[in-house]
Amino acid sequence: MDKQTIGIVGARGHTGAELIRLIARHPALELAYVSSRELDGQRVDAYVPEYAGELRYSAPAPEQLPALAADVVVLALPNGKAGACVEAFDKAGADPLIVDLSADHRFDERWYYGLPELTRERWRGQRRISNPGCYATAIQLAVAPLRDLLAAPPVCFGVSGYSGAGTTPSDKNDPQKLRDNLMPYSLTGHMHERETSAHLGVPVEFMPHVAPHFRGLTVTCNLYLARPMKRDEVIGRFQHAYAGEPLVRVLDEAPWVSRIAGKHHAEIGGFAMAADGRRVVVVATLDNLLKGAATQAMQNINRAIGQGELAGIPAAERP
Ligand SMILES: NC(=O)C1=CN([C@@H]2O[C@H](COP(=O)(O)OP(=O)(O)OC[C@H]3O[C@@H](n4cnc5c(N)ncnc54)[C@H](OP(=O)(O)O)[C@@H]3O)[C@@H](O)[C@H]2O)C=CC1
Ligand SMILES: CC(=O)N[C@@H](CCC(=O)OP(=O)(O)O)C(=O)O
Repeated sequence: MDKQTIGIVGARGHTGAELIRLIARHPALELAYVSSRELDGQRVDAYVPEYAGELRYSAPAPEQLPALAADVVVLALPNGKAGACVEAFDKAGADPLIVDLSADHRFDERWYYGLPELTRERWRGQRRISNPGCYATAIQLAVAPLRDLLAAPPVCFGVSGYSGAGTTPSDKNDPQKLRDNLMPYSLTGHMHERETSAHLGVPVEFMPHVAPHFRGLTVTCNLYLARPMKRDEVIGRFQHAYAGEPLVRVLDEAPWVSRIAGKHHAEIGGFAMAADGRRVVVVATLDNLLKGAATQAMQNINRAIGQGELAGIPAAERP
């Protein structure tokens, strides 16, 4: 069977590079184009050694994208930039499968919000898929199994590696400023607070920080419970919710971010109970560039092109 073609718009970035790596090993997809204004004309294999081919980066304007005729288009652009590309496809009457990694369509009900372990059954063949935020993925996975038992908003403390802040230089991805440091930011009103609240259907409070490591994030979620629970019952809920989910691992102990870097799954554990059984602390980790972005996009794409959800996601890099 012929492979389907895929274009990545914004392929110089961290998430774009991870997608190139995944597609290079994918049995049913091949790269049609990868865009970057900065790397225009340069060979892809010079930046992503896992890719073995002749393709070079190009820099099409949004209006030129439809003519490139890829079956699948991933938008890996900064927030606020997806709209012009989507408009160009609409205007040209082209209808590729579009996956937007940015936050631009996470509140648009016409788009499928693709967090497979929680929203799989809501996919009705939509050709437009909004990929969740990285922290938002971890928080939703950590809270969802207890959602109906919450007595108060979950309070979530997040720490991300600085690749989460993208490649545009800022304090949040400056290794000098991050050295020996933990940098709090957006302590109220972060986009992922709104995103998790909207998709979980309960208000979530979220306090993000960025740390000196490159990749991987931790969210530590404090959950007040409407009735006292035993730890075994709490763990049982998580094991039941994620039974048969190859990309979510439920652990007894709290997971460590250093062990999740470069892996495609999320780990959830800790389950520290307060003495009265009315409060539990759940810790989730994932690689922000993989389960928090590229791997999740690949799960969503695979499903939409009729492949198994894990096609192209290397078995050696998951549990
Ligand atoms: N990093 C992460 O952990 C996660 C990121 N995301 C989201 O995914 C998207 C991509 O993130 P990430 O890869 O980290 O971002 P980067 O900052 O690393 O890359 C952004 C890409 O967009 C291009 N770009 C930048 N500015 C513009 C512009 N004004 N117009 C057109 N292209 C532009 C850049 O290439 P060039 O300038 O060469 O054209 C680059 O390829 C973002 O929306 C981000 O919020 C989602 C989950 C996790
Ligand atoms: C460390 C850091 O800065 N992380 C990013 C999250 C990356 C992400 O998932 O971003 P989008 O929701 O924009 O897709 C942030 O807090 O904005």
